[in-house]
Amino acid sequence: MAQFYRPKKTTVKRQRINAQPVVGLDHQGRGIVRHQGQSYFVAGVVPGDEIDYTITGKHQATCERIRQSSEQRVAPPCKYYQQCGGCDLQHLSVTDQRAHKQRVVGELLQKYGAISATEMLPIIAAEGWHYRQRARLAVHWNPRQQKLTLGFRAKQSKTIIAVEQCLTLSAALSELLRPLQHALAQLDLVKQLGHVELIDATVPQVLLHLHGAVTELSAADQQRLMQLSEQQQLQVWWRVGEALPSPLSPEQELPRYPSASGSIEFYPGDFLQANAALNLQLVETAVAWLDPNTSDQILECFAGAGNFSLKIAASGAQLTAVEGVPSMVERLQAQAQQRGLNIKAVHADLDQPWRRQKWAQPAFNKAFLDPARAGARQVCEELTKAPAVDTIVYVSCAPDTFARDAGVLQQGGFKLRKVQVVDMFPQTHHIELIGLFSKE
Ligand SMILES: C[S@@+](CC[C@H](N)C(=O)[O-])C[C@H]1O[C@@H](n2cnc3c(N)ncnc32)[C@H](O)[C@@H]1O
Repeated sequence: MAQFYRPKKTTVKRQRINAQPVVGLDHQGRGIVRHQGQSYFVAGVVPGDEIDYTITGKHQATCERIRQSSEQRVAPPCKYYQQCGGCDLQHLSVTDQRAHKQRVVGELLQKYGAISATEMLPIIAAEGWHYRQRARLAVHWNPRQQKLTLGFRAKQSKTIIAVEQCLTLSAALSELLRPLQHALAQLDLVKQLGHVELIDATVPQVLLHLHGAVTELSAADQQRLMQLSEQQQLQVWWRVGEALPSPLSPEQELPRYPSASGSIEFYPGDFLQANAALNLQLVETAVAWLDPNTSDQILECFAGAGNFSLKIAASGAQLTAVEGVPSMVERLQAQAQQRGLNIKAVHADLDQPWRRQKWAQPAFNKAFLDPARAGARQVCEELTKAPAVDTIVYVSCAPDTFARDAGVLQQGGFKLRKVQVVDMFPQTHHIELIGLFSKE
């Protein structure tokens, strides 16, 4: 039998350390403490706190007691804060959260690629609360107690914390939580409920993710959900697996969300930026940096349903927009046609090499990308080989993979000219940013 090398498991002796200062915050928003030359990361504490902690892993520790609070510490206003895994920075003032996010981006760029942006612009920010236009809620049905729990997962656990209000959700969505919980608990299909998505669009949208062999809703469920949608002025959709969502009523129209180029039609379940107000500024800023014009041939990667694409192509540039989810590619192409825009929407897996990909044209002179958290290493490697690309705008929701990919672009002859952080996810450690690269 083949033998494989298995690294030895290191067991860490739990050790209690008392009265130590927190000296910094890491990029995941955890406090940093130092012991015998080692750094340990502790959730829920801020620089300037003096704490007692227990070392629980190679680099992990848990806070046992805050002996003295830092001046940066604020009282988290959400009543679910201690259990809910949603917001992990509510104990830090919004001003300090923003300063921290700016610092993290600079540090990660240095750490991964020894890169410094020529210019680090001031953070783009808006409201710190009630900013989320979408949420994914976990559901659990307890048949013995006949009880449905609707809420968010607890910190580092699968347990669901029931929530009846949420301070980061838009007010319209937060107010839906209680009636929704009540209505879902009455459904025949309650056992088939996987999770629920809420989206604040033209009218609020509720998407039920079901498991099992559901092909239609029972007449009783149809009626209950119709009543919910009339009472709460919302639209209900349901889907099994990756199938296109089915509308509760055949008259239901696809929802739209406001974008920098007029409203965009989408299917509930499609990717949607979390923060409606900042999305508008994100798109305006990123497209201004790309500076598209009628003689440009632009490649856009990770295009979604066209949030940036429609704005870029409105300049008259020729745009090839690549996306991995077929229904979003169709939406994008249809909306480009309605607006008479020069967009070729393409379905492709951008983790694959571009050899023999018909859409990969040597004439592209600019590129725009907005990948998921995993980043865009393959795309960046390909862009360094693209003969005519001299300008790249990269929107990222993960500064660590952005920094890694910036290193790839730098090796390939691009220079990071400027970076701007966008505070899309206040109260959490998550960071959105825009980077502009051009050829050295
Ligand atoms: C952060 S979203 C951005 C979408 C769009 N730019 C927007 O603002 O709405 C990332 C997009 O990349 C797509 N995606 C993720 N991995 C992909 C891959 N390997 N190939 C193609 N598309 C991918 C996702 O489906 C998603 O639409």
